[in-house]
Amino acid sequence: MTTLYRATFLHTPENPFTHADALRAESDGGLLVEGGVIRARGAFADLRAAHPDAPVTDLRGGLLLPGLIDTHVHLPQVRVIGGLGLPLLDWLDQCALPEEARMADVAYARDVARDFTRGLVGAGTTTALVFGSHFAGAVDAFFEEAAQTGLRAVAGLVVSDRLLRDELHTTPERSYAEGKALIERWHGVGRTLYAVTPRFSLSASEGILDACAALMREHPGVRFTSHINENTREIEVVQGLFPGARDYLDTYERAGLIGRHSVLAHNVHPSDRELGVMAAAHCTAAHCPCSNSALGSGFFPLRRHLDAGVHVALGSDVGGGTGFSLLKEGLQAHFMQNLMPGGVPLSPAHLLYLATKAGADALDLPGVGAFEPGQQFDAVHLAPAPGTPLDAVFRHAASPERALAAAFATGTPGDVAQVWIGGDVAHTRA
Ligand SMILES: O=c1[nH]c(=O)c2nc[nH]c2[nH]1
Ligand SMILES: [Zn+2]
Repeated sequence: MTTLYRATFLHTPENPFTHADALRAESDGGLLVEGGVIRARGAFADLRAAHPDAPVTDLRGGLLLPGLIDTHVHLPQVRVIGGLGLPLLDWLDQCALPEEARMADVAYARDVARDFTRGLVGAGTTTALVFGSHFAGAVDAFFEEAAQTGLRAVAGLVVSDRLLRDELHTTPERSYAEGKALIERWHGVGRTLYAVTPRFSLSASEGILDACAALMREHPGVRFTSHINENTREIEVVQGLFPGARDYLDTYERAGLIGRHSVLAHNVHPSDRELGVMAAAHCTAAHCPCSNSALGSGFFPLRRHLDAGVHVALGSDVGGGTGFSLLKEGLQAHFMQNLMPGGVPLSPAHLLYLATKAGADALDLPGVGAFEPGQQFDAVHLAPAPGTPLDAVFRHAASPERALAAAFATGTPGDVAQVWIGGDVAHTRA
């Protein structure tokens, strides 16, 4: 089936941190989509002339953006969003881990997976790197829910064998066996990919990190994700647990877990050595500015990441973060860079890139992240309700770029009118 979408659209097929004019916009644009794939892109009038018989979906009056890509978000934490005012380790003990223990009940986990997936897609997120659950049944339930919704999910079993709660602990042998079975069931099936996911080195022994590395070696193409350098107290504890490690990154590096398919969340307090290794390995730092603010973790040193050549993308980190909206994450990133000494001024192009193409590159998914011919039609239509301030800005904006800036400044999931994944409608505002 072929459809010609008519819209004001923006995308960042190039990286604005390294390319001038990376933001591409069409005020009255056309995207010709066939079988879920973008076949042609340009001015609407040109595409209409070339394809006079294609049915037109008219999306004028809003903004059409590539589907947003969240590179760090926790499945079991949707119902504990809002535990404000605690530092990381206290927040884990008091807010996150008690709820994560409830995921042992598969019926409960299925309900949570529904809340979670709806929250993501309703915010315009079409691809997510998801920290799953410590329970394999809950991870299955999530993959099933993602397959129903159409979400592009990269996710895995979260594994730990110390310092959390007994119910959340496993063993290297069991984590390997359960991970292998999940990979065989889900990796590369439909739109899902598997991510090997030790929670963080604080809760993962060398034995369990070795089991993770075995899964990575035996299943080329699975992704890797974990946390790093989020909180100063956490870093001290990790140093004590790995006395032979050069730094936090080395706890993963020594196990053979750092490479092109590794995404490390936070990295608020990195050393220069760690940044150099991350850049050389082409791995990604998932920057989660709302979480860093809510948990008081610190200011993300974006300038140092960019100078070192480390790839950076955005994550919501629900539920340490405050919601699923990557528009809000973009705004918070902008605020924090504005406020910190030596921060990087972030333009609307940077924010859009961080929320879309940067995530696609992090996850090595060349088929998504922008509106290039040959890419999947993953898209979010922002169309604020008439009478809202964002609607007023959209109607009077001097350029698509100004409208985009306002979408980041004041847009919410309530402004997401429709979401497509692979050409299929995945969400329509009620
Ligand atoms: O922000 C975070 N959320 C978590 O759930 C978590 N677990 C380990 N480290 C973490 N950081
Ligand atoms: Zn996290």
